Amino acid sequence: KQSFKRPPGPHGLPFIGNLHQIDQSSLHTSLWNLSKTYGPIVSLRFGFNSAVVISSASLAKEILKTQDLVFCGRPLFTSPRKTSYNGIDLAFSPYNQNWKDMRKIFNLHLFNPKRVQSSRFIREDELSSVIKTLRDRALSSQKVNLSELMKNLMNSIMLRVCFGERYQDVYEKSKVFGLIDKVQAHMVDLHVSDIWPGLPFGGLVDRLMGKMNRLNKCFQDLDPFLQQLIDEQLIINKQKHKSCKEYENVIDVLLQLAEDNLFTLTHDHIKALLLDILVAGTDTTAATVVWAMSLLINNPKSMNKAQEELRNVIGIDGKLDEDHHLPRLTYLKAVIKETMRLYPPAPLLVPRETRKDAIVKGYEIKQKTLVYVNAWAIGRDPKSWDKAEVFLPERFLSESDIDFKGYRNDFDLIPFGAGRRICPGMSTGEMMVEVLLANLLYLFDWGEEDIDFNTMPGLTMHKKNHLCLLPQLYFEKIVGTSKGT
Ligand code: HEM
Repeated sequence: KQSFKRPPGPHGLPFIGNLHQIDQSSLHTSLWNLSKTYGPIVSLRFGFNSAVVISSASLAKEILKTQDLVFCGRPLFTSPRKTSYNGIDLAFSPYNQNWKDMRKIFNLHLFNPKRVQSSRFIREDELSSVIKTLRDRALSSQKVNLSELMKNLMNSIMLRVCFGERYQDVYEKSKVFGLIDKVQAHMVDLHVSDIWPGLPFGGLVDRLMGKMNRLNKCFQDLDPFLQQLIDEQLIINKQKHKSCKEYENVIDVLLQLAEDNLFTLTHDHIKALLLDILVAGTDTTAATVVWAMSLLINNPKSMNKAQEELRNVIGIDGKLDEDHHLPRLTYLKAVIKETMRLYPPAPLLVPRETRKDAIVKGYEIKQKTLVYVNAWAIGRDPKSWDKAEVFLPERFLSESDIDFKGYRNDFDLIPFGAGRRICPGMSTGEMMVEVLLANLLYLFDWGEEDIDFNTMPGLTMHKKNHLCLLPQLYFEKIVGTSKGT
């Protein structure tokens, strides 16, 4: 039998492997630096776990397309195991029938184009109250914390999409937001028993460190909260007339699917899917808007071009219309692509796990190896990009066939991943970023500011220091807000 070598990588120490050589506070840049020494495929050990890091477009294609079937597993560590109800959700499910069902439910029933369109009134309503806040701040010459504002806006939109009109009260809403934040923090918190699986007393150490307690406490807050929402919806559905044509929220759709018995869909499945949407669909979008605004403030010429385009397309004293205006905002779309090239909100995508042994570039990768595809490194690779470190949306005006999908030959831009596990919220996320940015740029001018680009570790890569800016009214009257909203 032919023998293959492991991919190159730094020598590790017994027991801890390469943990001491990795900066956990900026994992993507730390792994990027290693790829500069060892090449586009690097082998590492995190405790007892083998890992590989992929840092070139051609190898990303090999992993996410050619050998996708081997690389489309997900590791299931202690915390996500708990919050995904034992991997029966979509994001953390192993590649199996459950994953296929959840994916179908997500694409066909929850986020199909018709449903995304029908939730437009929610986006417009929530946006109008943000615009009002911005307008008030502009009139009183006060800065606004855009990082917080965008995060709360996305949370509010997704909460209404998932649960309907139940969370209008500011205090109740902030309690739910706090809960989502906690779940997100847990999802990236590794336990001793994850790093050294099989180690005697690993679980005990986690208990002594209080990790299990904190995780269980979070789950005990979360589970009854989600269950109560399901129970309430069941009561509402009983009272509702079948032919009632009002907007159906996510719980509603999922309960109907469960009743139809087409899929195995227990209440735990429903709770796990709801969490996926709230966790995966809010922060990523908000973070992209904040990075885009930061880059535009730093590049006033691009800011002017984007605003000019918007004000030409929408006209004076108008209002953004998703259907009519978005397809015509070519420069804005280029700005968003360029933002995601330089600041992908999930710089290492979501880690994969090999389902079988594989050979990549002549190297052997064993089954159950953790796989990190470094979208950050690929987005800044001089082999893929001219002037890779420069913010230049114009590059996408001439190369408009490079899209986010990573389907074609271009795996140079993969902020949504690729292959079977590609983000199922891609078009929703893309559209939301466009709508939010378009409103910020069309209605307001933004003062100059010194912007830092430090990143914060976490499930989503946020700007470490909040983006605080001074909005200035561009139009004297803001349609929609000045008319009494
Ligand atoms: C700018 C916005 C977004 C970005 C950058 C983003 C990015 C990603 C990435 C990189 C992955 C992993 C893909 C892979 O493994 O190849 C992913 C998965 C996922 N995303 Fe998104 N996402 C965004 C918005 C959304 C939205 C709006 C939703 C929900 C409505 C969503 C739901 C999910 C789910 C459920 C998965 C797991 C899919 C699976 O494992 O099969 N995302 N996303």
